[in-house]
This record gives sequence, C-alpha cells and structure tokens, in this order.
Amino acid sequence: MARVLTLTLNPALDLAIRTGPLRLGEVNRTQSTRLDAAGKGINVARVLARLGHDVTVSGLLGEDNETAFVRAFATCGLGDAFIRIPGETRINAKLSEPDGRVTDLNGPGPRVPPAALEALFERLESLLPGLDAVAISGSLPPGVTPSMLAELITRVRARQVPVWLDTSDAALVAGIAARPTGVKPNDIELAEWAGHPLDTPEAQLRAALRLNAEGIDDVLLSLGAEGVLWASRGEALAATPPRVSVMSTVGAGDTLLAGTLHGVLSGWTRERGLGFATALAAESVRHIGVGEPDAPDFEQLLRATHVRDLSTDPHTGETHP
Ligand SMILES: Nc1ncnc2c1ncn2[C@@H]1O[C@H](COP(=O)(O)OP(=O)(O)OP(=O)(O)O)[C@@H](O)[C@H]1O
Ligand SMILES: O=P(O)(O)OC[C@@]1(O)O[C@H](CO)[C@@H](O)[C@@H]1O
Repeated sequence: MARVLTLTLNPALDLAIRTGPLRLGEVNRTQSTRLDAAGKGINVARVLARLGHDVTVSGLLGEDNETAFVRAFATCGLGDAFIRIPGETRINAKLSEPDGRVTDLNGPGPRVPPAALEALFERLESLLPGLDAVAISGSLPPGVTPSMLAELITRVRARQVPVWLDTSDAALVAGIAARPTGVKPNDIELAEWAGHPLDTPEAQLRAALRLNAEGIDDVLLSLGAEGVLWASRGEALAATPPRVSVMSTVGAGDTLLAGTLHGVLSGWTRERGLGFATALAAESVRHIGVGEPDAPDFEQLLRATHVRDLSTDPHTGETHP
C-alpha cells in the first residue's frame, strides 16, 4: 500500500444524464440522472483507494455545497485535506446518448481568493513528507493561473516526490515546462502542446518520445477506444482495450491514470501495469463512474487487453531505442 495525494483545483458535482438521442432546442425526457462528487483528482483517488492505497484528497472546494463531497470522502475512505473557498463548487453536466456519445458541459468553477491559494501551498508542504506520489488533475478555476500550477509541481518535485499531471490547454503547457514525473494527456491535448495535429500513431509516438527527451519520464497518452500509448524514458508500449459497450466515458482517463499509478506503486512491470490500467479503463466506460476492479468479469477484460512493445514491434514503422 502506498501513500498518495491527489490535487483537484477545480472539482465538480457531475450530473450524469442518460437520454435517448438528443434533440437540441427541444424538450428531451431523461432516462436517469445522478449527481456525484467528482473532478479528475477525486476520481483518481476513488480508484486508488479501492485498490488499497492510503489516499488523501486536496484542492479547492466550495463551502456552500460540500455535503456530497464530505459524504463521498467518508464512504471511500479518503483523507479530506481540501481548502474551503467561498461559494459553490461547479456542477458539470454529462449527457450520455444510447450510441455511446457523451457530451460534457463543464463550468469554469468559482473564483479562488488569493488567501485560499496561499493556504493550499501551506497545506501541500505539510502533506508532502512520506508521500509516494502526487497526482494533479483537471482544469484551473478563475484565480488560479498556469504559473501557479507550475509552482505546485515544482514544490512537489523539490521534495523528490513523483508527481503526475493530467490537465489541458495553457495549464498543460505550463505544467509540462515545470517537468512533472509523468503526464496523462489525450491526443487532442497533446496536439495542443505539440502545435500540430497528432492524427497518426507515428506522430503520437514521436510527440510522446519528444516529451521523454525533454525530461518528462512518463507520457501516458490516452486514445479513447483506440487504447493507450505509454512512453517511458524513451521506451514505448501500446495497449489495445477489449471491445465493450459504452455507457459513459467520463472518468475513463482518470481510471487509466489511477490504474497505471497502481502498477508503478506496486512495482509491477510496465507491461503488466498498462494491461491492468487499460482493462480497468475499459471496465469504467460500461457504466457511469470510475472503473471497478472487483467487476465479476474483470479477469476476462484483462485477458482481452493486448499490450505490445513498440520498440520491437515492426508494425509501428518506427525504429527507436
Ligand atoms: N470505447 C472504449 N472502449 C474501451 N476502452 C475505452 C473506450 N473509451 C475509452 N477507453 C479507455 O479509457 C482511456 C481514457 O479514455 P480517453 O482517452 O477518452 O480519456 P480522456 O480524454 O482523458 O477522458 P476523461 O477526461 O473524460 O476522463 C482510453 O485510453 C482507453 O484505454
Ligand atoms: O473541467 P475539467 O477539470 O477539465 O474536467 C472535469 C471533469 O470533466 O473531469 C472528470 C472526468 O475526467 C469529471 O468528473 C469532471 O466533471
């Protein structure tokens, strides 16, 4: 069991809505709705706790609607180190249609007062001793700049604690410049950093290896139903998930990151860890919420997940060390 801290600067109450095919501009009748305490780092924490790790969650939480979060932290056994800020945590709507299409409507989040950020930096310093890993996930709310995110990464690295980052846009660019241990972009997010589309496996591999060369040890590139590319210090693996029927992809990336971290923290080979994480992410898309390692058919999902080494795989058309 490892000690992990996840930081969610912009958590959310996820309103998951299942509908028939969406008719924009009309009245749509829903099949079900569900409201869950979420946000990327909290999702990562849920999975890691389920896998037996000692997990603390922190970040910035609106004090006016915290009840669902406090209850979820207690139910999942997560240590609550969130800094409270005035106002309400945002509500993000997630619309799932029968064909598996998911539409996310994500809010900006409440404005963060400077004093809350100072408190967060202080809280971080007190939490860092003894940690095995930190994951910083999600967007930045108003009042938190990309350079503040970079500073958080720098502080964690200064204590020799591995830090993984999953964010997008300017925050991803600034975060990468601060050299976290690992990053988990999807192909669109990595393309923004690269400055050009990454629409072939070769372009994706080149971009991931470039990040390795620039000092990011681990690049976990998620590619939706296509699977995952994991470039680690210049050596790349690719995983293909099993075919599953999709209900909601929300939280699949968080499940993938948590599963990968679980492998790293457990001292598994990278092949084993990536296979596990990919199978768990596939499990997650079959329902609303993060992946369930206790799913009765999880062994079958694992067996149907394929991991290959791209350094030796002739199909990539690449030769690299
Ligand atoms: N249809 C699918 N079938 C099987 N596995 C899937 C499917 N969609 C996603 N996955 C798995 O989940 C991982 C993460 O998905 P994706 O690339 O969509 O992440 P993301 O864009 O970070 O999503 P989010 O930010 O909503 O969590 C993929 O790399 C893949 O392993
Ligand atoms: O707006 P962000 O912070 O980029 O993403 C937030 C979010 O979409 O990410 C999670 C899924 O990964 C959801 O629980 C949450 O609503």
